[in-house]
Amino acid sequence: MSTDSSESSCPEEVYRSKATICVALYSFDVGGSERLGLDLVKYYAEHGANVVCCATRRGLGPLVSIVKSLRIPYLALDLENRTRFGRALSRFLLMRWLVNHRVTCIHAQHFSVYADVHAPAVAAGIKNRIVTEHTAEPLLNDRKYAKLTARFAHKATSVVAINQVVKDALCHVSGIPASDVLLIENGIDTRRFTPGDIRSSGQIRIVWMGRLHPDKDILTALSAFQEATIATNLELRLFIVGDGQERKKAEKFVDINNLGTKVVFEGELNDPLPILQQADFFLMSSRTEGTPLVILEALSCGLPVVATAVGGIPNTITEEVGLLAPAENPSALARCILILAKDRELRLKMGKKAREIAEFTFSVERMAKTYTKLYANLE
Ligand SMILES: CC(=O)N[C@H]1[C@@H](OP(=O)(O)OP(=O)(O)OC[C@H]2O[C@@H](n3ccc(=O)[nH]c3=O)[C@H](O)[C@@H]2O)O[C@H](CO)[C@@H](O)[C@@H]1O
Ligand SMILES: O=P([O-])([O-])O[C@@H]1[C@@H](O)[C@H](O)[C@@H](O)[C@H](O)[C@@H]1O
Repeated sequence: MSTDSSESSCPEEVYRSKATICVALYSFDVGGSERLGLDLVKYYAEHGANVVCCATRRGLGPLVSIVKSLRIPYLALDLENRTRFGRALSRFLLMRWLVNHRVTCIHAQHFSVYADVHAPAVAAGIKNRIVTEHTAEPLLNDRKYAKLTARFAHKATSVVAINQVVKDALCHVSGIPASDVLLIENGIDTRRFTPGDIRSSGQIRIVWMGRLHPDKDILTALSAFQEATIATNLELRLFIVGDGQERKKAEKFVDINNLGTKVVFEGELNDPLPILQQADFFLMSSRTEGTPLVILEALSCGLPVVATAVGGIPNTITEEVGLLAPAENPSALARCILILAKDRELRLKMGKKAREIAEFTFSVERMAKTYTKLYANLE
């Protein structure tokens, strides 16, 4: 197998054929692999393909509204919350559901999801079994996840990594040769995530967005923001979009440091587009990442990005479109925030380039067409 992410004509025969694609997600909660899987579902459905969607780990979450509005058959197994017997029964029901929908190709997002769908898919006679891995961290630091990946990497018919860091980790833990792992870069809806009107002056609006999970290190973002506000008279504002277990800690930090007038907690937003379109730049503080969709969405909205240099971020955020700092280093992140806050011309120059790069490299069309070729190759 070879690496292929080129733009070429779409193999429409997949859409015209009797093939039915099942995109298997981790959950219907807000998350990167879920958004990406659902963007693929939407693209295939809009291009006339037969498509169904399931989530294996959790029950129904907010993103189920997307499949409902597209009138696409869906199933949530909630395996995390079931007994051993319940899990076995759910897998049997999944096999029946795959057979009933005449699924010919299954595409799992994450190896944990592939492990859930492998046996039901084989029992349902599905020969095309694809898995995309989104993150290197559990492969390298979670022995159970690494073991599961090594076991199932040889059972899937195609293995895809979203960037080189993930690909290296996959090959390392599974022993599969690099030539057998495809690299397909993430894409987002660049026709929807477009720049807003250029704003004149006044406040500098910074947006941080993501699951409030320890990996995202919101406290480093807040400490950096606080340092930056002390060092300048500019009116900086930080908008935090997303929810999760770290929210209480973050709110406490804001209270203790009297940042209440400068930091706004937006909570989880169904549609983060308006807030991105009103921003001056984007901030990310993660300890670990794949190629985060939030960064691609920010670039697509013409925003420069200040981020930590982890995972696939340094390959995406070059000096043309943003500034990088080491992880868990609030002072270094604060210096980057100040550089962009003080220099409007630089923000505009980087923002223009950001939009160009997003359109050219990170469109959902480019990603979906590449995956479609993969499904077609296996027909
Ligand atoms: C820690 C880690 O390894 N994360 C990976 C995970 O994504 P992870 O879930 O960590 O985060 P991402 O930034 O990729 O995606 C978050 C998604 O949720 C959306 N959102 C967020 C908050 C909100 O309130 N509303 C909302 O809609 C964002 O617009 C975005 O589309 O899978 C991605 C997909 O390959 C990877 O590239 C990420 O690096
Ligand atoms: O387990 P959790 O934190 O709810 O969330 C999941 C992450 O573990 C996973 O890495 C990510 O790709 C998924 O999109 C999902 O959101």
